[in-house]
Amino acid sequence: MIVTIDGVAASGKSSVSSGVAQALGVPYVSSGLLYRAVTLLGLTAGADLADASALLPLLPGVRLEPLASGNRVWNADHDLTADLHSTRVDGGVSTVAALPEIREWVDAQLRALPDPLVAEGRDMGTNVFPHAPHKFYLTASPRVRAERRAKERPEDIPAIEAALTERDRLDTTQSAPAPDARVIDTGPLTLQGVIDTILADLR
Ligand SMILES: Nc1ncnc2c1ncn2[C@@H]1O[C@H](COP(=O)(O)OP(=O)(O)OP(=O)(O)O)[C@@H](O)[C@H]1O
Ligand SMILES: Nc1ccn([C@H]2C[C@H](O)[C@@H](COP(=O)(O)O)O2)c(=O)n1
Repeated sequence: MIVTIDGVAASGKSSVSSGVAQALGVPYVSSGLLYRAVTLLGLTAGADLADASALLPLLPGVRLEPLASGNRVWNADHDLTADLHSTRVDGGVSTVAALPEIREWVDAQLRALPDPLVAEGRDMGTNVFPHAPHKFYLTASPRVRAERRAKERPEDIPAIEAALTERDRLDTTQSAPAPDARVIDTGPLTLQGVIDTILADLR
């Protein structure tokens, strides 16, 4: 069984997916981490982030480890995970995610994972796992998302809100909810409340 949890930036996708996956006793996979890993490797190599032919040669050693407690991304034996949520990576990742060749590479990594799993991202329900029987889409206003993220980042709330709104705009193409997804406004809910809503729906 595959459960897809898509949504806008910082809507709670990875926290909610981790909670749902742990309750179900299955792994979860955070597809955004793969786009972030490509971006980090591109930035480190000084590559043009809009040029797929400069990025693809950097990827043969990249591997996603879908642990239930939290995903890790490796480049050969180097753990990239701690460096994937920087403001610098946030600023470049939408450029990388717009490249069809990189999207194909990410999709292939995800489809190679064994069922069952919870998959989160932008296009899990529409493109990567369109036949998944359970699909959810998380939203919240930019202000609510910025207030949550401000607890994890040094920037102030207006700066985070502006960056999130810009990333929503750049990611619009691949971020539409699947027609058969249940849309959940997480604004009025606690994290556990969102997890419980999804688990109740699955039951
Ligand atoms: N319903 C909620 N109530 C309060 N805080 C929440 C809720 N959902 C998520 N959070 C918090 O919001 C922050 C962002 O959540 P998370 O990183 O899971 O979002 P995301 O959609 O995976 O982000 P990104 O798109 O950047 O990968 C975290 O600090 C998380 O604990
Ligand atoms: N399925 C996906 C997952 C992610 N992206 C892009 C869009 C985001 O800006 C970026 C980082 O994702 P996040 O960590 O915010 O979930 O990766 C995508 O295009 N498709």
